[in-house]
Amino acid sequence: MREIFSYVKPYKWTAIFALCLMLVELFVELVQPLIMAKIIDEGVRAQDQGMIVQWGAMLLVLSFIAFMAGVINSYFSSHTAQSFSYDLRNAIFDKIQSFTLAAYQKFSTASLITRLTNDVTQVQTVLFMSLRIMLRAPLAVIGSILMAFVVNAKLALFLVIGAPIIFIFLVFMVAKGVSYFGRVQKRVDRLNRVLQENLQAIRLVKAYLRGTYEAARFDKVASRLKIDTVKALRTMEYIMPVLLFIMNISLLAVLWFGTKQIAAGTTPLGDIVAIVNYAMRMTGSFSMFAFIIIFYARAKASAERMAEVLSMENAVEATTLSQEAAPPTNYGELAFEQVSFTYPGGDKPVLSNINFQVKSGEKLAIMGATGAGKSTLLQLIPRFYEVTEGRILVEGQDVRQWSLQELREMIGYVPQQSLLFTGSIADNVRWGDTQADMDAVLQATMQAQIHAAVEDFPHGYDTKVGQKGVNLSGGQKQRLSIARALLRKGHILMLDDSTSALDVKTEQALWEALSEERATMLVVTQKIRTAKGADRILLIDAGKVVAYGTHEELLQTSTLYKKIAISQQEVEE
Ligand SMILES: Nc1ncnc2c1ncn2[C@@H]1O[C@H](COP(=O)(O)OP(=O)(O)OP(=O)(O)O)[C@@H](O)[C@H]1O
Repeated sequence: MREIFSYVKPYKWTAIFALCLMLVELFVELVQPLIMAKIIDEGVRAQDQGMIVQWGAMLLVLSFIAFMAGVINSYFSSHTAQSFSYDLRNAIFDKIQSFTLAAYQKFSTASLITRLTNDVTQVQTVLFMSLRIMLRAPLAVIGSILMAFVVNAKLALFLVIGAPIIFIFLVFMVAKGVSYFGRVQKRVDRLNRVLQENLQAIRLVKAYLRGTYEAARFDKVASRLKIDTVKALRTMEYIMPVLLFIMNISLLAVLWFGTKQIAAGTTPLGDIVAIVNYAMRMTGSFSMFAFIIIFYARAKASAERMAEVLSMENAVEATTLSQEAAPPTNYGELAFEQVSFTYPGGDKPVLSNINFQVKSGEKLAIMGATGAGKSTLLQLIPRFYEVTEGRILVEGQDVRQWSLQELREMIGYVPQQSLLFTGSIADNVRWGDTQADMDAVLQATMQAQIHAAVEDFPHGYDTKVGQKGVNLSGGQKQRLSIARALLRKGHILMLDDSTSALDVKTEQALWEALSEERATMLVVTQKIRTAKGADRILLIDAGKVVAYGTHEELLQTSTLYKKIAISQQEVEE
């Protein structure tokens, strides 16, 4: 909680100002009973009307001051709370951007979304309440006790007897609340996950007529969320009656002994009225406290979840060596030396002893059965994951010696699944290089063989791409992703099975256009026809290199490669 609240620091002066205003409100609240006591004892009982009017007016003025303080306090409290949540959200978002892929795997996407939205809101609400009313409750309790002692120490004692019991009880309830609400937030994660999966796969849901099944799945997580929330709130509901019970006993004691003191003539009636008034205020503050504790417990659980994200170790950044970078020797040159890799938490290597070299401007085709480790191999180059053994050299230097920024700027990457963002087509291509002008965008789209198709859209490059590019075909999305990577003008271009949805003619035109590229190319493919056009082919099977060479060499040396070629009717049997 403390780590999260450190984000209030930049707004400490507005927060302090809000708190001061709250103290003004509290002060007025606490002196009111004193004035009332005075009016009763010196005005009503002495039948002094002038005195009643004079002190009554004083009460009115004080109430107005308290009202104004409340209004201004509200303004500063909400400014502080909103600014705090804005900064906190940005900090969490930035942290998530710097995550390694291994770190992403630790949290689900839905959970990260909940943490960035719902959890931040929980803490923001509590901050607002703290500045507005939360601190007021305990201060009002302490103030009421002090004032009660000023009025009549003997009777005031009855108000403090229950305090230690109340304190222990509240600490216990907060601990319980944090654990219950932590569970509730996890349920919110699950609900978001089911919803996210459903919306992403909405076509599949319709095609498989799984609407009812999905509705039942959603209903299950929604009802679990309901059950856990009700359970948490029900537990919290005990707070109020217990507090009221203890306070009412104290109040009864005050009345009982107070009446005796009045009868004995040792205490004026005004004192009793004032103390009863303070006791009522304490009760009111405790009720407010009970309400606040529910929010506090929930916010504490949320703060812990956010702190988990903010304190996530970033393995890749940490191992970046600070040593002086050696000058690059060869544009886009790449080498794998004895590289092995096991996924974090995995028990066996996904890649073992991989060795190959790609010279400047060469094209390497990577082939292998599904699950062989092709995508994993590509992902090691920009250091999405760290090699477990061996090293990868880019332009003669270990990837761990490049700064992450330099390394990633050198790479154009087209992932297996084409992803587009909401915005125009031009925006999507320019995502590869936000500084690029329209000429560069056109050059990239022409090379990626998508220019003509874009021109055919009614709004051309300004056509809005729907959510995740739903209004584009699979092949169009793939070519836009390629254009985006080309615009980056990286030294190394990595295409992970990115032409699978293209027809033969378009694909041929694409490879021809790409042959003019200066970049070194790594192309994951299942097609012998594509591999044939590469300078070398790397055939991997279960994470090991089983063949490496040109198409002709592999036909001679690798039976597996030959089998694939025959199955694709690229060579005579
Ligand atoms: N994030 C991950 N965590 C753990 N294991 C993974 C992860 N991603 C992939 N794997 C495993 O690593 C192996 C290689 O996966 P990879 O995606 O590299 O294969 P691929 O050759 O690209 O397959 P495909 O052609 O089907 O895309 C598979 O056994 C897969 O289950």
